[in-house]
This record gives sequence, structure tokens and C-alpha cells, in this order.
Amino acid sequence: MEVRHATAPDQIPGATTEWLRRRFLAEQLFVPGEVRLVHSHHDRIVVGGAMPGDGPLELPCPDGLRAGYFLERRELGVVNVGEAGTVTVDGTPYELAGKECLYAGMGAREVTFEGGPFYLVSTPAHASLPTVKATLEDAEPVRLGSPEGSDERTIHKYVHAKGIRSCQLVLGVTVLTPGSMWNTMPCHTHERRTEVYFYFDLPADQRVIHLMGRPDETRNLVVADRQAVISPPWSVHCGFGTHNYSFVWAMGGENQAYDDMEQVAIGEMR
Ligand SMILES: O=C[C@H](O)[C@@H](O)CC(=O)C(=O)O
Ligand SMILES: [Zn+2]
Repeated sequence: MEVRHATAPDQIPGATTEWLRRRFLAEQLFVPGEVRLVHSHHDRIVVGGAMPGDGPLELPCPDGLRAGYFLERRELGVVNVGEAGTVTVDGTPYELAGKECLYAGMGAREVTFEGGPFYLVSTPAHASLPTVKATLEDAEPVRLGSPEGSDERTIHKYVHAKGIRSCQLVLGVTVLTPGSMWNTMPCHTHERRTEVYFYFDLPADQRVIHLMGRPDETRNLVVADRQAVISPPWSVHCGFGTHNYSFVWAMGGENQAYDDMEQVAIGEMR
């Protein structure tokens, strides 16, 4: 498991492209036959990729977690970012089609993956909540954006206060309509939550230009398919693609009501 230490906004002026990418971008989460994990000390979010090879793959418990098993004091969100797949939690199989989600609660001892591949997000947990699967339709799709703003998209909220219950995880999938390229504009910060964007369904030769940093000191990361960007509470997170795409957004922190949200007017951005 790779460790990413916490960062502060005063590190951004003067930061090189390479420094920003090492701190905030997870480039290689998907390797056949492996579960790859990245632990950010921002809200202790762990993100990862599980890409089964020939046989099923088991969720490991990396030494760095200092736990008896992965979900001993954590909860987990899984999204199938590929084709058909199965996630088995303590012997119960859950079939997930592309973009479908499974929440596994604290205390589940064995999680195995077949097919997929699967994107993983885990946050610390204090209570054991039921393991639940949801389809895109279960997530009550919300249409946002307009053709004029080049940001028509559908938001599917999976894990949140009125959806699948969790201790702190909030997670969903946003699908851009062909012809649209922008997500999350006007952008925002949320002081009580760290968020990770995982971009997928992007052709291999296309990129998303992801904007991060304080609203008045932004930087960009050029992101390829199946890469994730860690957004600390002080950072904006938004982007535009050279092609339409989808992304999983997931948050950890103490706020699930979204009332820590600070909207940024487009004209305030620098
Ligand atoms: O805090 C909320 C998150 O940044 C996302 O839900 C935003 C998003 O999916 C979008 O506007 O497309
Ligand atoms: Zn956000």
C-alpha cells in the first residue's frame, strides 16, 4: 500500500508538475492479478483498484493499516468500472454490472473480486452497517448542466444520507453526456471533507484536465483513463475532458449533509 502524506495549501506556489502528480494523482491503480491501494492521510481515505487476472482476487490487509483484517475498523465502497463482475463478502456473492456499486460495512472479514475491474474507496468506520448493492436506477439519477455550459451530466448518488447508509463514506458516479466536457463548474471546496475523483470510460488517447488548489491559486493535472486525484479539504476539484467520460466521486470526513460546501464564483478563480 502506497502512503500519501497530508499536504497544505502553502506548498502549492512553486510546486512543480512532478511534485503535484506525486502527491495528488494515483496513476497505476489497475494491474492484472493485483489489488493496488493508495492511503492518503487526508481523512485516511484508501483508494484502490482490484483487477482479477485468471482467478478471484482477495482484498488484502496491508501491514500499514495495523489491523487484523481490512474492514476491522473501516468501511468500503466498490464500483465496477469494467464489465460484469462479482464481489463476494463473507461468502455472499453480489453481481455488479458496469457502474454498479457495493457498500461493505465494518466487520466483513473476506472480500473477493472476480471480473470487473473494480475501483475501491475505504474510510475509517466506528459501526457495522449492512452490506448493500445498488444499481444505477436505485441511485435516483439527477440530471445537471446544459449544452451551453458544455456540462450536461447525470449524477448517481450511491452512498449518502438518503441512499446507502455509511459511517462517513459518501460516494457516487457522474456520467458526462456525449458532447459535454466539464464537471463541477462552478467549483467548490468543502472544509470538512476530502474528496477523490476517479476518472474512467475515457478513450486511452484522451485526457481530463483536472483543476486543483485554492480557488485563487489553481493548478492543473493532466489525467488519463482510470486515474484518481486526491482533493484535500482546501482544494477545488473540477475538470474538463478532451472527450466525454465518467467519474466516481467519493468523500470521507465528518460532514454528510453537504452544508460545509463553499461555492466558488467562476470570476474569483485564478
Ligand atoms: O462534492 C460533490 C462532488 O464534488 C461531486 O458530487 C460533483 C459532481 O459529481 C459533479 O458536479 O459532476
Ligand atoms: Zn466536492
